[in-house]
Amino acid sequence: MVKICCIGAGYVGGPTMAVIALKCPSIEVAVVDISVSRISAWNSDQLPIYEPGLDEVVKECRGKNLFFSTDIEKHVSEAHIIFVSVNTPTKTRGLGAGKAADLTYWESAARMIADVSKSNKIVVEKSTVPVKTAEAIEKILTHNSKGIKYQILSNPEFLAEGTAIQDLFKPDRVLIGGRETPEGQKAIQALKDVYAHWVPEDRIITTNLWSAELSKLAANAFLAQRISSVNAMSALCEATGADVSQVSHAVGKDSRIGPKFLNASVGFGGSCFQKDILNLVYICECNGLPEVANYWKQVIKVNDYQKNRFVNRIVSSMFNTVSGKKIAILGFAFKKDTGDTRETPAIDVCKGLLGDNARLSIYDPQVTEDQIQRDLSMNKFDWDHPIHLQPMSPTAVKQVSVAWDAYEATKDAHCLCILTEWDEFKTLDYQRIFDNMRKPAFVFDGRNVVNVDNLREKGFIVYSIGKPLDPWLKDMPAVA
Ligand SMILES: NC(=O)C1=CN([C@@H]2O[C@H](COP(=O)(O)OP(=O)(O)OC[C@H]3O[C@@H](n4cnc5c(N)ncnc54)[C@H](O)[C@@H]3O)[C@@H](O)[C@H]2O)C=CC1
Ligand SMILES: O=C(O)[C@H]1O[C@H](OP(=O)(O)OP(=O)(O)OC[C@H]2O[C@@H](n3ccc(=O)[nH]c3=O)[C@H](O)[C@@H]2O)[C@H](O)[C@@H](O)[C@@H]1O
Repeated sequence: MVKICCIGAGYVGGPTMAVIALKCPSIEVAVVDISVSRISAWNSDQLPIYEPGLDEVVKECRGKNLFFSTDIEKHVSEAHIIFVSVNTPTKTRGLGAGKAADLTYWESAARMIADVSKSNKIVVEKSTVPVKTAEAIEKILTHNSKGIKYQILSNPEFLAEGTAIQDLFKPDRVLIGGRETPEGQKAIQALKDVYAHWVPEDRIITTNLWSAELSKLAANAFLAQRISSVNAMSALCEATGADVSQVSHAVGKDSRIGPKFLNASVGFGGSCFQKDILNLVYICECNGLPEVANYWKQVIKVNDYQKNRFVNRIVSSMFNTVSGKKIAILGFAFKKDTGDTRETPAIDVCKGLLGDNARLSIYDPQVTEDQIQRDLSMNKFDWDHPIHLQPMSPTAVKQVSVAWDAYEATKDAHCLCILTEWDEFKTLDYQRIFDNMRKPAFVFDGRNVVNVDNLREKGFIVYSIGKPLDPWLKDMPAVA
């Protein structure tokens, strides 16, 4: 029986391995992690991550050919194929701080593989890593090899949170990079055989190692660039009276551009776009390509601009101060259908409002109070380290309270801000909300989910990203 072990039971390792186990009953899959609490949760009824469809897949396979364990050494030593799906956060200190990927967790995983292995292994990079990481990993493994042979493959993951199971069931493509030697090609074939259980052959692309590593960074950079492009347009729409949804629709109709990923927003979030672009920027700089580095840096600058612009809109519309005012925040996760808050634009918006002394009442259907308090008190990039290395009990931010529903959050509030596009925010009883809010009552929609005309009829003053401005806002400065 082929045995697979995945090091790292996070948002990628957990769902990816669960789907491999489901689709390949003849393969035994073990997912291991240093975090005891995470593994316990994977073995319980309350999985550590919220992802539509994941519960069913895990329930189907757990205990049969899918196992979650902290016994890393046992499973690594027994496996034929080892996926490494550990954190690769942005470095916070030393060379490349603020940009380069921190490969501490990757390196320790590689050293552990070298320590415990007793047979030949295929080691698969699942984490997103800088180009040429495979070379470094190869060196660690071969210098400690005791005669054991390792083949390194790059098999980056393209799933998006909230749709992970569907993305894994029907991937646009599976990318496998390996050495162009006979042994490298044999390893590629072994991994291809795993995916071939459910992925059509023409969707499995094979390349050399460096192309695979770079393609992952490139794909995320292109996706984020689309959002920054449409967000840059949203500012121009507000200045000119154009409507960004109409512009996106018209632009996206061009089959060369396509309609997806053109929704203007308060900014993109998530654990990867910013981290991976910073990483790309660093690699360009290291390779003597400052113009290329600056080009990609701009994608992040526009994203920061968009978040600042949103905060400034709120403050300037509300008589230039939100000090002491109750502001309802609807949605804290970085997108709908996930409880993940890593790099969510809500953190920057909330911190911006807290900086002006606002009182925040936050509601998100999937994010806990503890998580919100952590996020608002943690330092930049601390969030992307294994849980046990994150600050234990951050001091609660006093001006922040967490509400059980949107109605409680908005009661007596001066304004409400929509920061995540949860479906339930489309169908709230906005009349009831209006009646219970302070007047004038403002809505700042950072996700374009509300019907602007409808809300204006009810008496709200409404700002929606990239939409023609409410007369109230027209003469107010909104420059970041
Ligand atoms: N979250 C996402 O949607 C996607 C993430 N990625 C990439 O996948 C990688 C993992 O991301 P996530 O799953 O989101 O991270 P995560 O933080 O959810 O999971 C990583 C896990 O690795 C564990 N870990 C760290 N060092 C370890 C070690 N030496 N031994 C055993 N376990 C160890 C941590 O305890 C943690 O549970 C990153 O490189 C990320 O860029 C790629 C595609 C999508
Ligand atoms: O490497 C990764 O981690 C993953 O990053 C993204 O996936 P994810 O971050 O989970 O979610 P997305 O759907 O890409 O959304 C990212 C952010 O962009 C925002 N967004 C997305 C689309 C859009 O049109 N407008 C917009 O503002 C979302 O609200 C969210 O904050 C990519 O879509 C995945 O392919 C990739 O594997």
